[in-house]
Amino acid sequence: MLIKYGVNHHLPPYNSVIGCLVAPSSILRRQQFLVRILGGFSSQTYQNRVGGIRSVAACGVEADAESILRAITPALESSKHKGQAGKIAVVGGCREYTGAPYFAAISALKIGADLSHVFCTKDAAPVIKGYSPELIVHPILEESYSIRDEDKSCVTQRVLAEIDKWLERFDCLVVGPGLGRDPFLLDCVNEIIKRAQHLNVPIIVDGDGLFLVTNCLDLVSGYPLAVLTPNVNEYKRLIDKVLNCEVNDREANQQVQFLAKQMGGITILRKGKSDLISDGDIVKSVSTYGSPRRCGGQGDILSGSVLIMDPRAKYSPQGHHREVTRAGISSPSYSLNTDERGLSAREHL
Ligand SMILES: NC(=O)C1=CN([C@@H]2O[C@H](COP(=O)(O)OP(=O)(O)OC[C@H]3O[C@@H](n4cnc5c(N)ncnc54)[C@H](OP(=O)(O)O)[C@@H]3O)[C@@H](O)[C@H]2O)[C@@H](O)CC1
Ligand SMILES: Nc1ncnc2c1ncn2[C@@H]1O[C@H](COP(=O)(O)OP(=O)(O)OP(=O)(O)O)[C@@H](O)[C@H]1O
Ligand SMILES: [Mg+2]
Repeated sequence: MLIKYGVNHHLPPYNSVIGCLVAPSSILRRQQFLVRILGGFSSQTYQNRVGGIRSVAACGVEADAESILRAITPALESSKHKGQAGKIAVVGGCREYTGAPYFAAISALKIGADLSHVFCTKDAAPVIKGYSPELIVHPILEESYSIRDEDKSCVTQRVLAEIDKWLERFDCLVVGPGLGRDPFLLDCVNEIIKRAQHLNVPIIVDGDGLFLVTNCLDLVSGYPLAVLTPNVNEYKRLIDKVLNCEVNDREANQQVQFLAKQMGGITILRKGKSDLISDGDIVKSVSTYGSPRRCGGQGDILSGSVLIMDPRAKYSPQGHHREVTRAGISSPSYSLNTDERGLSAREHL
């Protein structure tokens, strides 16, 4: 499922998710959500214009929301088989944190993915399975406390062999929600990220995945299919490590853009009162009003949502294979982003 317009706009703010919860019907809710993710859209504006929708995108850019919605929403057709609306996976979940991977995985499923997998530690798996029969849970990761030093290399091989069976099938991966910071586990995940890149699987990095990546910048730098979704702390650590300075809120847009550029043009989605998204070329912000509650798990819902909205997923709905190089997307076939006249959604802006 490919939801995006332009090259820099995969941005579902959690605020939008909250907005959906109060809408009257599931269809309206879903439509409203889609309109909002396309850029800062108030509920009232939506209600006023729902007939022939034109939405106001973030930063005052006028977007033709109806065209965009039509362009990005895959049709549900009887000819399609299970999985064609999205097969995604979350790598996360350890002894302490079982909620985070659940929130990410279930969000992707609720928004429209067909299949949602979770790769977590053995301890976390029964708990996550207990939350939902809809998730496919793989208890394959191990933490240091459960294995002897001499078994580590063999365990790593086993984990990677198990991952290899699945990785190629996924349209997108989120790495990090509730992963924890066990060094052995992070070493395994480091390898998983490398393998995902080798297969050109888009990767969202969140939570403890950002801890890993911040300490090993080469892991994602320059990979065009990487999206980092840092919260306040995670962003601070990234800025410190990459730019060797402090967060500058007065020039927040320029700083996030510079960060993305310095990391080789990956996409950064900085969460906060206003979410800022940049790929190093342009910056978009989303400040749609949502819930003032700031409970744990909201970022996990966001990363799970970004998962299925990443437009660079493995296959376009027409089944064209994506081809990506470190330098960029070499032969994108995002026909979802074009309308009948062949205009890309970006050109509508
Ligand atoms: N149910 C689950 O399983 C959940 C599991 N989760 C998982 O937990 C793991 C660690 O992720 P994380 O985000 O808790 O860790 P981190 O970035 O170190 O921040 C922690 C400290 O930062 C502070 N702080 C926070 N916001 C701030 C602000 N705006 N401005 C200033 N300070 C702020 C605040 O410090 P305090 O106020 O306590 O001093 C807070 O204690 C990760 O894997 C994640 O996925 C979560 O997803 C939640 C649901
Ligand atoms: N100060 C804020 N005001 C309004 N909305 C906010 C604020 N901070 C974050 N948000 C919203 O909450 C979403 C999640 O961001 P948050 O900073 O809570 O992530 P997180 O700390 O990673 O969450 P999690 O507890 O899941 O790890 C953001 O995308 C944004 O829409
Ligand atoms: Mg988080």
